[in-house]
Amino acid sequence: MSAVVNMTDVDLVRGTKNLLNQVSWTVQDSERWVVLGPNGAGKSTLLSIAAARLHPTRGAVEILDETLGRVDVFELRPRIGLTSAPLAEQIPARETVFDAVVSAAWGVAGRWRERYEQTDEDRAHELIKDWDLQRLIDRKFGSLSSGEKKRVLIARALMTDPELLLLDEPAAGLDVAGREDLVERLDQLAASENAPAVVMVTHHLEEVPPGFTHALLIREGSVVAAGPVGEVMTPQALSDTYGMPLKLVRVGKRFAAFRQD
Ligand SMILES: Nc1ncnc2c1ncn2[C@@H]1O[C@H](COP(=O)(O)OP(=O)(O)OP(=O)(O)O)[C@@H](O)[C@H]1O
Repeated sequence: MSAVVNMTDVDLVRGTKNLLNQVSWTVQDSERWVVLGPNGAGKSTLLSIAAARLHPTRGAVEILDETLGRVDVFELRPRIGLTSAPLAEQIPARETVFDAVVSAAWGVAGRWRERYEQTDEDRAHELIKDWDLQRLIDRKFGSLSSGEKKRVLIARALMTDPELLLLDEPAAGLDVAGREDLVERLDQLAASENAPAVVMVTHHLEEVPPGFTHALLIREGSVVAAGPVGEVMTPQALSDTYGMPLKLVRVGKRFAAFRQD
């Protein structure tokens, strides 16, 4: 077991505000984490640091055995798969599904004159098959449904065979069937032997795949609780995180939360 993310006493300051406050967090390669917290808690900020796209104001961050501030982030980023709404917006609407996936090999959003190796094209085909996108392979990204776009984005994030996969609200905007389909796929990914370490940010407890092992709860930039799902996902910790008394419902290995009357 080795740490893929190791943050120590991380602060992220913008103006007079601490977006992150003394965050210490370690993700091991075998772990699958969910990050939960209210709007504006700092979830995306935390993920951006783990993705080597943002530097902390104070504190130490190690990602895949490299220290932020001492590593060339352009060499580190291909080792990290990331999906987020801002990244999705960078993909041109006219890009085909195949190009949206294969172009991650060059780290570009929008295929132009790059030359792709046969191994890149084979990898893209494999991912397109794994994520059930074959019938959409020539379709324009902009013409896809939300659920189809989410699958393309995850396939794209896996293109470089990353050691760390970061998913920022991958199920946002999906209907119940789309959400359940994605949760099952993420669960399968989490269970697969060759899978990278995964960190997923979400707003909804129903979206936590059953195979996810750890949870980090964050409020106003500070960690409320972090550790194994069974220990961290308690009504008290969730109530503290969201500032509202919450009832936690478990259905098998799935969760849902409601206001406590
Ligand atoms: N560049 C910036 N300057 C000042 N404040 C910022 C900046 N970027 C983000 N923030 C603020 O930092 C806080 C945390 O933002 P972040 O996007 O990380 O939260 P989040 O938990 O992902 O929220 P949400 O669930 O709504 O997506 C928010 O209050 C946001 O307005």
